[in-house]
Amino acid sequence: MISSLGIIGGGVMGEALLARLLAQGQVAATAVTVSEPFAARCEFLNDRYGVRCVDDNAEAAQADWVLLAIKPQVFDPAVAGLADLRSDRLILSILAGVPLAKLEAAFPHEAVIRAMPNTPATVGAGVTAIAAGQQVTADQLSQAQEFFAAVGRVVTVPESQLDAVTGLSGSGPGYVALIVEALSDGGVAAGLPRAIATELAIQTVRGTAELLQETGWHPGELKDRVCSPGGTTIAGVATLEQNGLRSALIEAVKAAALRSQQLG
Ligand SMILES: NC(=O)C1=CN([C@@H]2O[C@H](COP(=O)(O)OP(=O)(O)OC[C@H]3O[C@@H](n4cnc5c(N)ncnc54)[C@H](O)[C@@H]3O)[C@@H](O)[C@H]2O)C=CC1
Ligand SMILES: O=C(O)[C@@H]1CCC=N1
Repeated sequence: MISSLGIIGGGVMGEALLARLLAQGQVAATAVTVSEPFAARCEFLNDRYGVRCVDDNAEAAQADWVLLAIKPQVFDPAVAGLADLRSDRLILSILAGVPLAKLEAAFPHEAVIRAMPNTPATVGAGVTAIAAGQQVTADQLSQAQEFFAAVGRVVTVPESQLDAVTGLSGSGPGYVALIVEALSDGGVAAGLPRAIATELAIQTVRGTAELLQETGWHPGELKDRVCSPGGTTIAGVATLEQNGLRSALIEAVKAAALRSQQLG
């Protein structure tokens, strides 16, 4: 159980983590302070989750655990003056691109974890990669793993891999949403009503992911199992190859990883 949690930035990811941590009983609402400059957003978080929401990062940063959930672009002003408030907190950052070196320079006396979750965290189906800073103990690392396990799977990676993680699983829900939308468009183009097309597209992506996860099959093996000789799937696959689906996705992950590096 987390004794006290401060969340700096009550946006999409701050709320996703907050909601799941509360639902899982990892922290009590009375032990959470969110700092968020938008008054309407603060009111919403307070009404919905019963947490204290303030417009003062220093108040949230008094907690034992501090989650940084602001945009990388506002990192410097958002953390200014927070370092000297305490010297024994566990600082968790989910900021894209911001390296441990920069986080540790901002919180020089403390244990800092850099993490990259993703939006399926909202429904507990996320995946988070974490990398530990120099002052993190084995105990703190396992506490951080438990923290992010509240929103899905957790992998621990060397920090050098976190920009690539961001390009793949951090940004990936955006790519998959585009794929689902496009599959639904294809269904509509082929004559399906929109609602049915979207339901089929979502369940096909979900079912395929579950099948791969449960069987451990190589994705190529699954593709081969779906493709009947001279059948429909190979006709579709050939069209995707002609239109560069694979290289488009490879380039997307590389571009997002590069952007993550630039944000740091
Ligand atoms: N959205 C996503 O899918 C993911 C985002 N991230 C990272 O999570 C972080 C937050 O992203 P989102 O939640 O999507 O952004 P967001 O824009 O929804 O939330 C950021 C919140 O910070 C508040 N804020 C702005 N300036 C502030 C300040 N000086 N002090 C305190 N709060 C301030 C904003 O009002 C906003 O509510 C980013 O660093 C992003 O790289 C990581 C993984 C996935
Ligand atoms: O687009 C972004 O910068 C953030 C980081 C990963 C997902 N969303």
